[in-house]
Amino acid sequence: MPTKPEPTNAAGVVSPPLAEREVLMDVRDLEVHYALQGSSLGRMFGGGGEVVKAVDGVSFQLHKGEVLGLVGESGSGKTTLGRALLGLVRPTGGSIRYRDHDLGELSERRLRPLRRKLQMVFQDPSAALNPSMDIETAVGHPLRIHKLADGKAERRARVVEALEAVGLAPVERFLSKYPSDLSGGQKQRAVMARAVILDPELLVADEPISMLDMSVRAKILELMLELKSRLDLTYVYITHDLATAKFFCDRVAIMYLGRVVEIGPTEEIFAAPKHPYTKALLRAIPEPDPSSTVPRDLPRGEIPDAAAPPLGCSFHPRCPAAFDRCGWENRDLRTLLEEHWLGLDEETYAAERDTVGNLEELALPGHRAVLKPGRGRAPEDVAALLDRVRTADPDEPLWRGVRSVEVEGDGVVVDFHDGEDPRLRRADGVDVACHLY
Ligand SMILES: Nc1ncnc2c1ncn2[C@@H]1O[C@H](COP(=O)(O)OP(=O)(O)OP(=O)(O)O)[C@@H](O)[C@H]1O
Repeated sequence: MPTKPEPTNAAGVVSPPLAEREVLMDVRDLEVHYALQGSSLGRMFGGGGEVVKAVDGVSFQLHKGEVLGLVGESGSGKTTLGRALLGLVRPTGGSIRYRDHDLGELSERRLRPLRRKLQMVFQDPSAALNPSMDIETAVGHPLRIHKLADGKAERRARVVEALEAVGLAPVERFLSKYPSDLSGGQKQRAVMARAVILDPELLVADEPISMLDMSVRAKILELMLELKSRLDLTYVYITHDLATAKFFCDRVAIMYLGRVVEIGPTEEIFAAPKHPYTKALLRAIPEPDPSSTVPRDLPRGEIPDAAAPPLGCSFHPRCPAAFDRCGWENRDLRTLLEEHWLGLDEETYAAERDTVGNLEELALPGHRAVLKPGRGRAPEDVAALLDRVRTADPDEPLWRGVRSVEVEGDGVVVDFHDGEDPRLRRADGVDVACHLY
């Protein structure tokens, strides 16, 4: 990646530090929850459907001229948050203030004129451009929609200006071309031209380079930085890829299951990541040097189901540093037993599996697991099995969350410490949501 230039404004003057710049957007306790109708879990509780908390209690300020990265695995809520910032998705809670407007409160009619100031660049430039529109029509289309150009000549002049700004030159060659005549990088430039032709203030770029050839990725990011200083833009850059975020962003917000778990200046986050999830993501950045021995593992396990997130800290089931307060629960014990059984030979597995009865009872959230013995087995056998599992891997973080294991009546009760949901707190120049800080 090339070196990032010093941030300058349209006049080429070095920009003041972030904290001193004007606040463009103020996001407070933002929630975007989707109700899923008719799910099996919902029916089990006899109520409506499940709720997916795509964005859940997110707060931050976006300063004019900054590049804020939203980084996280698939399903962490980056796109939903980005779309909410543009008024494309309605919040179900909290607020998004853009200048004097609360985007969540505005009617569709009053949102429309603001939308030209808030633009999105999508991942796939081929899907973003209508294959039957030539580039002049496509790039000029927003001017028609917002009735912003006086006649064809003015529209053409603005299209020419936008194409020049994104480096599609000589412009005359591109005006009559169709998307299929352009390379991936050229298409993304045309998409950028269509976004900037409306003179926006904020661009939300959702993985803008991930579908492009490696060879043009850096060039598109450089173009975006150039446009930013020339046109006084502010960016929200959505990506899975921390390597480009490091180059491109002033600040980075790390998202996990709808929450921001760490946010701060890019240098701080990369030099001294705090949240165990951020640490794991950074370790997973591919090393350019193939002989490097830096571990590249992502956190163990998969990102959990957003419709039934873990109790306490959502990251606790995958966290190597989790301890008693992090929210250990019945479902974690079930996962642990299943993982333990994966490592056994068939005979030992069969014997151990028969020791415990129905594991389905551990499927629901809760801090008190009751394990019943299988047919012909006693509760003491279950307790002995749990003891063996613990001895086999005493460092497994789940055990830090267990308050007691007791034989009670005809079963074994595993009692977990109550968990707490960590909120963002200031720690050494960043904000982090983790009980370690
Ligand atoms: N319209 C919708 N209805 C129901 N659930 C949704 C909807 N849109 C998103 N979700 C859910 O919200 C969560 C967050 O999705 P989102 O696309 O914002 O994540 P993301 O981090 O952008 O993922 P990706 O990197 O894969 O695009 C996911 O669990 C997703 O399935």
